[in-house]
Formats: sequence, structure tokens, C-alpha cells
Amino acid sequence: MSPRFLPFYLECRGRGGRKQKREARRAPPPHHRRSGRADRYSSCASAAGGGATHPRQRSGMLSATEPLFSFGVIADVQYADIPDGRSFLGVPRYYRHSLSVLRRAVRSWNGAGGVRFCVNFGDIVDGFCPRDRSLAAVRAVVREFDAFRGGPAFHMLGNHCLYNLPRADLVRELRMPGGPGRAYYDVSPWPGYRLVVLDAYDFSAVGRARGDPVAARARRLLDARNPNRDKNSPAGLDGTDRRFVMFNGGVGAAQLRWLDAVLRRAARRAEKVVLCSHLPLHPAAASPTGLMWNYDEVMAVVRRHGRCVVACFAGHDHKGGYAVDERGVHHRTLEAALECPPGTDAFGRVDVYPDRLTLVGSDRMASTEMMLATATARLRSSELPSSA
Ligand SMILES: Nc1ccn([C@@H]2O[C@H](COP(=O)(O)OP(=O)(O)OC[C@H](O)CO)[C@@H](O)[C@H]2O)c(=O)n1
Repeated sequence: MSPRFLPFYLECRGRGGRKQKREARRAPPPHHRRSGRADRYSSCASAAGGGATHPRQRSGMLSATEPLFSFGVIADVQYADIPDGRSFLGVPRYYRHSLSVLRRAVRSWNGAGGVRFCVNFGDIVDGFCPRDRSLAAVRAVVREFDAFRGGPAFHMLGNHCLYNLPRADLVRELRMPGGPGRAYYDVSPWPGYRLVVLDAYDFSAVGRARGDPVAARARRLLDARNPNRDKNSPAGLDGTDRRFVMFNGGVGAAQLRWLDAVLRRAARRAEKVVLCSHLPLHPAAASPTGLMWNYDEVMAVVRRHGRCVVACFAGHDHKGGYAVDERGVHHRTLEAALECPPGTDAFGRVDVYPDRLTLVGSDRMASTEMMLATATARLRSSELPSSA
């Protein structure tokens, strides 16, 4: 990253701050395939709370054919009680139907058995929702999640959430466990596993008053990196520089330090970490206009802690994507619920096995088999220099 980019972050660079050469595979690899519906497995009532074994796990034995536990995923619901419309680029958006997609997702997770929590990847309400109805829209979405019986729902902020609602109100309404006003947090939803949720708009011009010092720094960054008068436009920007648009954001210095500490602790405990962010963290897993501003700084922190991070999931780039980076970390950008024409779906269930994560997608969400590096490779990797 150029030195003029984010002096704000320099204190967090440390080792691993050098620019990395990436050789990621472009989606979709052979095992990334469209599949049948998520609920094709035999249905089984889900026990509320975190029992010790997965209902599909025979007699509590760890088996490569039986998941340890599962979690539900859905992205970019962008609900609004308004007529259907289109994105800036003309892609149809079904603002009311997206709530039905969420309802079917919850029904599917409840019916699948073993789904212990679910993750909502942000953009909960659309920016076109009238401001005075945005809180009601968020509450309507939360009500749908409340029907999930398997365990907690973990939410994150997207740009659309912040167009109409104050961050502090969103953190409260979405019951984020990081404390008042803080939209990043980590939880261990299953022994040996950790879910880390990032706030991708911590450093951003979105959702902050013009006079806010963070917004002022973000605007200076956009002025430096995006010559367009309309800072939402990536016109004229090339490659990953296209990410420098106003509807994106980044992880701030304090959050980077927090992430470093969380991953250090997770690596020490030999936990497997799933990293969740509204904005994608790998250029091969998303369009460049959807990437987090400082995805490389976040991934430098990830690399510092060996292979404790096994997968990064994101939303935002509605068509979805998938790549595996040079360290074997899976990057899966999830297809948007908002873009499902009536009667179609985009949600998934991630089955967690000792050796892999299997995303079982509903029709518009592709299924993805993500093999984890072996324990030996994980150990070796933690000995690699952070820039390897
Ligand atoms: N070229 C563009 C693109 C967008 N805008 C305006 O920016 C705002 C956000 O755009 P939107 O497409 O609604 O953002 P999403 O978060 O739903 O999707 C992100 C992309 O899929 C990332 O790849 C909105 O006001 C647009 O009109 C723009 O002005 N110029």
C-alpha cells in the first residue's frame, strides 16, 4: 500500500505490512458448484442452545461424514417496504421479497438440525428506504431472525445500514455483543472455533457527519485516490484501485490492533477462526469495486498468526465469488438475498467438519466445499515469516 494511503494505519503495520504478491485461484474452481437446495438433507428438529453433538452426527463420534456443527449465512437483505427497483448499474432489486428470502432461510436452518447460530453479512435495510421507516425495516428483519431457534444471530454493518440510521442505534437494535456503539466483536460459538466479526465501515465517510474527524480522514483518502467528482464512481480507476469509492470503507487502527490480539489468542489456543466482514478481503473473490479499502492490512494481520483463520466470508458484492489465497485461506463472498427474483433464494448453511467447511447453498447461492489445511501444514505455516 502506498505510503500516502492511510498514515492513520501506519502504527499498525509492524511486521507483515509489506505488500504481498498473491496467487489466488479465480472463482469458480471445480469444487465450487451450483447445487440443489440447502434443505436437501434429512430434516431433524434443532435443539435450542449448544448441545454437544450435531443431530446428524451418529453417537457423538467425530466422523468426516458428519458435521460438528453448522451455521446459517445470508447477505445483503437490504429490505425496504418499497416497490422493486434497480441498482445504479441496472441490476433488478427486490426490496420486499428479500424479507421472504430471509424467512425461508430461517425456516430452512430451523429444519436442518445442528444449525447453532447464523450470520447476517450486513446491508440489512436499503438506502432507498424512507429515513423515517428505516428503523421499522431493521426491526422487521430482526423479527425474522428472532424466529431462528438454533441459537444467536450475529450481524454486521454494511454501507446501506449506515445511510439512514446512526451506528449506535444499529449496534443496539442488532444486539451486537461488542459493547455500546462497537460494531466489531468475537465469540466462540463452539469449542475450538472462533467467529470474528469486523466493522468494515469503522474508517469510512459513510454514516458519519461531515465534521467527524474519521469522516474527514476518509474523505481525504478518497480525494487522494479517486479523482472523480462523485466519489461513489470508480470511473477511470484501474484494478484494485477501483475499491476507493465512497460506498466502501476500512478497518481502523484500533480495530486492527484488536484483531491482532484476538488472532494471537486464538492461535495460542489452536482455535479455528472464521472471519466475517461486509466487505470482501481478497481481490480474486470479489469485483475490485467491492473490496475493503485496506484489505491488505487486514490480511497482513491474518498472516501474522499462521493459519488460525481458515475462512473469510463477506457480502456486499452481490453476485458472489470465491478464491483460496496462497496460505490456503478460503474467501467466500456470498450472493445477495436482495437480487433474488420472487420465488428464488440465496442463503446457505455452513457445515463444519474437522477437515473442511461445506457451504450448502440454496438456489442462487453456490455450494462450496472448503478443505482445510492439515494440522501439520497449519503448524508449518505458523513458522513462516509473515510476508511469505
Ligand atoms: N458507479 C456507482 C455505483 C454506485 N453508486 C451509488 O452508490 C451507492 C451505493 O451503491 P449500491 O450499488 O447501492 O451499493 P451496494 O452496497 O448495494 O452494492 C455494492 C456493490 O455491489 C459492490 O460491488 C448508491 O447510492 C449508488 O447509486 C454510484 O453513484 N455510482
